[in-house]
Amino acid sequence: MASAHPLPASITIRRPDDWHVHLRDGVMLAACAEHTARQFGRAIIMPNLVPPVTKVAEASAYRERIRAAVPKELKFEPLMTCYLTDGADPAELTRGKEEGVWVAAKLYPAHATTNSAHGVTSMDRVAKGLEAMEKAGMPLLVHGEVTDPEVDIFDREAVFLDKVLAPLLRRHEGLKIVLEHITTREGVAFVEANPGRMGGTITPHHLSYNRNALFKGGIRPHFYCLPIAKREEHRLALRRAATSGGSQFFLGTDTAPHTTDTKECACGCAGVFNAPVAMQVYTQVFAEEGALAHLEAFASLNGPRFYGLPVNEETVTLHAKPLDIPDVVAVPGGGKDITVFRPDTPVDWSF
Ligand SMILES: NC(=O)N[C@@H](CC(=O)O)C(=O)O
Ligand SMILES: [Zn+2]
Ligand SMILES: [Zn+2]
Repeated sequence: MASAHPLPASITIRRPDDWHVHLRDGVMLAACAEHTARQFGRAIIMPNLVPPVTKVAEASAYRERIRAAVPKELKFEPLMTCYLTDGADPAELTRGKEEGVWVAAKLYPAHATTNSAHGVTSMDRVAKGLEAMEKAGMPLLVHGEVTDPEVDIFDREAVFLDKVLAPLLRRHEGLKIVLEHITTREGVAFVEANPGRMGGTITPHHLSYNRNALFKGGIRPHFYCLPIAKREEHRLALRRAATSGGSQFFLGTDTAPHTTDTKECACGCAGVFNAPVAMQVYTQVFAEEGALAHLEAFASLNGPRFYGLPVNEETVTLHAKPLDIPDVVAVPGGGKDITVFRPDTPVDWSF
C-alpha cells in the first residue's frame, strides 16, 4: 500500500529489542552476534543449539559466550530461554528464573523446525514444567506448528492453534504465551482473542513477501524458513497487526543464520538471516503502511511491557536513504559465509 503521508527524512525511536533471535554458537556466533547487537539493546536468545540449552548452567555459560562475541563498544543484553524437552524439570525452570538466567522457556513441537529433534512430543509431558512456569511468572514461547505429516505445510500453524494452543491456554490459566513468528491471519486473530495472556512476534521477512517469492523464477532457498510464508492475504493480515499500534504484537526477527552451502543444496535448511537489515526492513514496511508513528510501539515498547521489563533509554535513528545490502557475511575460518536477506522490493531506509 503506498503511503499518502509525506515521509520524514529520518525517524528516531527508543532503542529497539529483538524478542526472537538465533545467534548459534562458535564461529557462527562470532559471525552473527554483532549484527544483532548493533541494532538492538536486548534480544531473546533461542535455545535450539546442538545439544539444546536445557540447564541453567548451560544458559549462563552460553550468555557469557554471547557477551564475549559482541564488540565491546556495543551495549547488548542477551535474555536467555530454556528449551523444553519431555519431562522438563520444574525445579530447573523455577531456579533459573529466580537466579535471573531464564526469561522464558521455548516450546518446540518435536521435529517442527531446525534443531527441534529434542522437542516436546506431547503437552502432557511438559505439564509439570508449565505449572512451575505459571507460578514463577515465566512466559512460554511457542513455535506454533503441528508436525503431523498428514497436515499440509501451509496449514500447520492454523491447525496448531485449535489442536494445541487453545487447550494449552485452558489447561494453564496463569501462563502467558507468545506465539512466535506469526504467519497467518488465524494466528493474528488468535493472539487478539487472548489479550492479557498472549503476545505475538512478527518477522521482517513475513511482512515483506508471500509464498510466491519462494518460487519466483526458480526455487529460492534464501526465502525458505519455518513457518513457511503463506498467501498474500496472510501477509496483509500480518502487516495490519504489526502496524496497528496494538500492544500485543512486537518485534521478533527470527534471524536464523545457516551457511550459504547448507541452504543452496538438495535439502536446504530453514531460516532467514536478516539481522543486518532488520530495522531497515521493518521501517520500510511501516513507512509503506503510513504507520511510522507506530514503529516505536512495535519495536521498542510492546515487548518490554509484555515481559515486564523496562524500556531502553537510548535512541536510534533510521534515515530515508536507500539501503545497500551486503550479499553475505563471512564466517571466520573455513571460507564459509551466510547469505543476507534481500527483499525483492527496495529498502529506502538505512540504520
Ligand atoms: N525459522 C526457521 O526457519 N529456523 C529456525 C528455527 C525456528 O525459529 O523455527 C532456525 O533455528 O534455523
Ligand atoms: Zn520457530
Ligand atoms: Zn526462530
